[in-house]
Amino acid sequence: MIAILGTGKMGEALMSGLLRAGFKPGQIMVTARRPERAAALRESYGVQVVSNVEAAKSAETIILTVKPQDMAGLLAEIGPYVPAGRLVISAAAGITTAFVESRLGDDVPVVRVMSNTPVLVDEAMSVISAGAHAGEEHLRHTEELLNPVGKVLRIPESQQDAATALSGSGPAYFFYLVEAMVDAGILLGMPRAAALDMVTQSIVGAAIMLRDSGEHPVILREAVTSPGGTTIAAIAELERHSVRAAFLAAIEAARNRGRELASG
Ligand SMILES: NC(=O)C1=CN([C@@H]2O[C@H](COP(=O)(O)OP(=O)(O)OC[C@H]3O[C@@H](n4cnc5c(N)ncnc54)[C@H](OP(=O)(O)O)[C@@H]3O)[C@@H](O)[C@H]2O)C=CC1
Ligand SMILES: O=C(O)[C@@H]1CCC=N1
Repeated sequence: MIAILGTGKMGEALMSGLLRAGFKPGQIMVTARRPERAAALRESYGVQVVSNVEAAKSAETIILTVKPQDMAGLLAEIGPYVPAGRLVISAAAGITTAFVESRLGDDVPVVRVMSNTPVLVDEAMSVISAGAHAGEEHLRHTEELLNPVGKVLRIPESQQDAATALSGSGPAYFFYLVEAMVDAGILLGMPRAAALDMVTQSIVGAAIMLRDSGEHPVILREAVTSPGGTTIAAIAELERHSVRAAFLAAIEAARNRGRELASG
């Protein structure tokens, strides 16, 4: 039995991934704070909706998907009820395994995960790190849960905040880029729907080339950039506006914000 505690956007995305991967609704428990949310999850997926304490007492694997700011409250509620040896997986930005461990017994293994919303289409990037009481079997079990919904990478926990900034938030940067490019299409007089189609197909094609060709992104970009042509005219403007520096600063800011989150 797997329990997902705090089933909002990420919790629901992970739950739907588990169902697509072959878990039966009867093997999944979820918790929610609002009764209408609980009813919607029960109706849409047929999963069991239970209290946090009930989930903590009975599930073999407990996945925590509340916001970082709600983690201390949730752990205070379930801490006394999580039996020794049960695996707790924390999916919250910024929250360290030490933070979770200090609120559970010494014999509760904790794995930290940072995934992202493409879990909804089985294309997530999930990075995982073991806490002090978690070992190979717990990492392997976490990988088994996450492999069906995308790619999984083990990283040192010291890199988790950086990974959160890169791949956890990553999809948002690409959606933002698409918005900006569609606006550019509008500026050039293109109908919005056509501009969105062109940009979406370009980003999908570029992403698949990047993933499947094994080529470095610089090589792929150079192949598009003809001497004296259109692409270099655009890139000259991007450089003039320090877009690369803006990405470096933005992702560093996201990393720093992640570090602040555990303290509320
Ligand atoms: N969104 C994303 O792209 C990503 C998010 N994350 C991480 O996932 C976590 C969840 O984010 P997200 O799904 O966006 O946030 P949501 O607010 O959508 O989900 C959190 C859910 O937890 C519920 N909740 C809060 N406290 C409790 C409680 N004590 N008992 C039961 N339910 C509770 C909230 O209820 P209510 O609806 O009443 O507020 C909400 O539905 C965060 O820690 C975030 O850092 C990680 C990677 C990507
Ligand atoms: O914005 C956030 O805090 C969460 C963590 C990673 C993606 N979304």
